[in-house]
Amino acid sequence: MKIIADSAIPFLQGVLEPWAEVRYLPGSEIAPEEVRDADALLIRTRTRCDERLLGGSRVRLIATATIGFDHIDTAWCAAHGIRVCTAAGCNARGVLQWAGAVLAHLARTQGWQPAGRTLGVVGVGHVGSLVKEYAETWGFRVLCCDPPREAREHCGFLPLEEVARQADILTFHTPLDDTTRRMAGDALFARMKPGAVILNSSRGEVVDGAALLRSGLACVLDVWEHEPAIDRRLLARTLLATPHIAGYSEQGKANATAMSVDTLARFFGLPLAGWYPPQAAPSTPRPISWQELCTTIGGAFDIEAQSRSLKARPEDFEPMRDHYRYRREYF
Ligand SMILES: O=C(O)[C@H](O)[C@H](O)COP(=O)(O)O
Repeated sequence: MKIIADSAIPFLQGVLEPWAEVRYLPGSEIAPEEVRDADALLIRTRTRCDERLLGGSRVRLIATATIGFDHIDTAWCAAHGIRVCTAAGCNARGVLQWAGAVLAHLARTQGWQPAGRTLGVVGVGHVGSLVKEYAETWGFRVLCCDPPREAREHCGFLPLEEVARQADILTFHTPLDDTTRRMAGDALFARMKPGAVILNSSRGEVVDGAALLRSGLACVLDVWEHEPAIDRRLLARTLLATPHIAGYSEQGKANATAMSVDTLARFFGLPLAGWYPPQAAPSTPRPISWQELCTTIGGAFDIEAQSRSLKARPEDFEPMRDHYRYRREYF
């Protein structure tokens, strides 16, 4: 069996080798000629999986060590018998930590307390649910929007326009698909309070960057249209900017690798089910008060320093991701 794996997936080297020939390549360099005789791909967001890459190959399984899957043409894969598995929820606590760092920064620099703020959460899956849960304990009034969940579960979520209208802070946690691409554009921004802040840690294409610039709204961005070639005018306008590292916690990465290995193990019958990287301790979730968050988050994740680095060297967007020191999850 031959597996092509992204060389930037941590904790993976040596794990699959007893059962497979594993070839490691940078994600953006995984090419049709490498893939042709592979049985499985273990990838990240940097490998576009479509007919161009996969056509004529013998690939039967793609495991992506990410929660997002917009880099995979899932319809083409389904039509050609290729199973696609994601690492759903793997880095939700890492993104929660990013959101906590942003909220603590905004509270300090804008001089407010959560009790007086309405937080709109768009997309209430693994990440949005956690953000909602913690933000409520921190004292925010939280309004949620998730049309697919609302249709299924009737959980009292509101339409996007209504959440946007009431929000002081609007944070996006949706997957990128045809229903969410550019869901935040001119019409939505026009409904928002002039002092509202947009947070995006989902996918850059969920927010229309040109419309965001036109709106004059403040924003904090982790994800960008056309990464890594990000819009410098938008970058200059952000209150904080990070290079798509919101989910880059040590545990998030370990979870992603473990889930991908588990996927391969189950599919090919390898005795690796339940494996977890021995170098990484799984996170031990706990509640954290707003006061504790505000006094500890800077030591765990200096988002302001990260933002200064990106603003100073936007051309290093991808190297900053490649050499990122994964943060520890502590709540
Ligand atoms: O989809 C995800 O899981 C996140 O966007 C993740 O942070 C992307 O990770 P990468 O492809 O850089 O490993």
